[in-house]
Amino acid sequence: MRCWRWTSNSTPRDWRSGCNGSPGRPHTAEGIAIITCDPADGGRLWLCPSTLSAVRLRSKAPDAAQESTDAVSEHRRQVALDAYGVLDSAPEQAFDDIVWLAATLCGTPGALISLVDRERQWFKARLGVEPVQSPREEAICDHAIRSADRLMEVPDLRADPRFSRLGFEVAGQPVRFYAGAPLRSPEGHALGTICVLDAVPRELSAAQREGLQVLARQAQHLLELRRYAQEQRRLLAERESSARHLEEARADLQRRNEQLQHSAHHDQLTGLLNRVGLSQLRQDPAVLERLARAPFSLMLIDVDHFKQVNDRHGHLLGDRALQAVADAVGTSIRRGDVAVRFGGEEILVVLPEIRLAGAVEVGERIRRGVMRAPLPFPLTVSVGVASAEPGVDGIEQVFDRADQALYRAKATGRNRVVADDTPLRG
Ligand SMILES: Nc1nc2c(ncn2[C@@H]2O[C@H](COP(=O)(O)OP(=O)(O)OP(=O)(O)O)[C@@H](O)[C@H]2O)c(=O)[nH]1
Repeated sequence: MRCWRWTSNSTPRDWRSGCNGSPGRPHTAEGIAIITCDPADGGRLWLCPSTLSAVRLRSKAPDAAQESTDAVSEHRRQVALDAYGVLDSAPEQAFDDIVWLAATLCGTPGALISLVDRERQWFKARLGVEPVQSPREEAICDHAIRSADRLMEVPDLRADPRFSRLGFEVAGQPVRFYAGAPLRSPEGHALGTICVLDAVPRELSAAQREGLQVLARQAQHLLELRRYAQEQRRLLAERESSARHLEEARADLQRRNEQLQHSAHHDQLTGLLNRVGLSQLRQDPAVLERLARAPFSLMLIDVDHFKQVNDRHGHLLGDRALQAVADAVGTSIRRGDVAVRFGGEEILVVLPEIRLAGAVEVGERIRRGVMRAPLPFPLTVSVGVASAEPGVDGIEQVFDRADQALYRAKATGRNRVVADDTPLRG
C-alpha cells in the first residue's frame, strides 16, 4: 500500500468518473490518496479523500513500480528454489511415494510434485504424466503458487478461460481436473505444488483437500532436508577449500621463509654460503661434533690478479669469473663439504674427514677446473690448505695455517696449491 499527497490538479479522469456517483461531494478536494495494488487484475484501488469511498480504477498499462516489485519477489523466489539444488535432480523414492499417496488419496490417475522454474515447471516426481517438464506459460501450478488460497482447485479446466485450451494430458487423456497445494519454503516462497490431475471434471472431498495439504507439508519437509544436506555439503566444501587455501598459504609462507633464510645465508652472486651462513654453521653442534671427532681440512682459494680482471674486462666479466670459480669448487668437493664466499674474491672450503694430502688433491682439482673455465680470458687461483687432527687444533688455528699457505702460494708465483707445512702434532 502506498500513500501520497492528492491535489485537485493531479486528480485523474478515472478518479472523477469513479467518484461521480457520490452526489454533492467535491472531488477536487486536496487530501491523502491511498492506493493499493490488486495483484489479481493489475487494477488499483483509490480511496477518495473527500468521500472516503474506494474506487477501483482499471489501468491498461501495468503499474511499473508494481511490476518491478513482482520481478524482485519472483527473483527471490527463484533464488530460494535454486538453494534446494533440486531442479533436474534424479528421481527419489521419497518424493515418488508422496505423489503415489496423493493420487491414491484423491483417487486420481495423475499426481505431480511440480517446481516452478524460470521458464518451465519441472516435475520432481510424477505419476500418470509423461513429460518431465512443461513450459511455464502452460503451467496450472504457476497459478496455484500465486493463489492466495492454501489449495487451488479447478473442477473443470475446460470451463475455466485460463486453462480451456491447455494441451496437458494425464494417463494419455486431456486433463480436466486440477487440485494443487503450494509447497512453501519456511521463508514463505512458493516453490511449486503437489497436485493431483484427472481426465474427468470432479471435486475433492474436504478430507482429500486436507490430506493433499498434509502431503504438501511432507514434501516440503523432504525439500528442507535436501536443502540442509545441500547446505552442509556446501559448508563442507567451503571448509575444505579454506583449509586448502590455508595450507597453500602456509606452504607459500614456509617457501618464502626458506627463500629468505637461504638468501640471508647465501651469497647471491655465487650461491655459496656467506659469512652469516658460516657463523651459523659454526654454532651448529652437529658440525662442531663432526669436526671434533675426525680429522678435517680447511682450504682458502683466492683469485689471482682479480683486480686486473675487473680493470681490463669490467665488473660484469669479473662477476662471471667469480661464478666460474664457485662452479669449479662446487664440482670438485663432496656433499658434506662446505664452501663459503669468505671475502670479495676469496673462498673458504671446509672439508670434514679428510687429511692434508686428500685436501691438496681437491685443491688441485679446483685449480685445474678454474683454468678450464669458459671465460674470454685466462683465470687462475691460488690455494692454501691446512689440516687438523681431532681434538688437537681449533678451527681458528687451522684457518690461520691455511691462510699462511695461501700467502705462500701467492708469493711463490700464484696458480698453485700450497699445503701447510707445520709438523702435525698429535
Ligand atoms: N667483479 C667483482 N669484483 C670483486 C668482487 N668482490 C671483490 N672484487 C674485487 O676483487 C679485487 C681483489 O683485488 P686484490 O685484493 O687487490 O687482489 P688481486 O687483484 O686478486 O691480487 P692477488 O690476490 O694478489 O692476486 C678488487 O678489485 C675487488 O674490487 C665482486 O663481487 N665482483
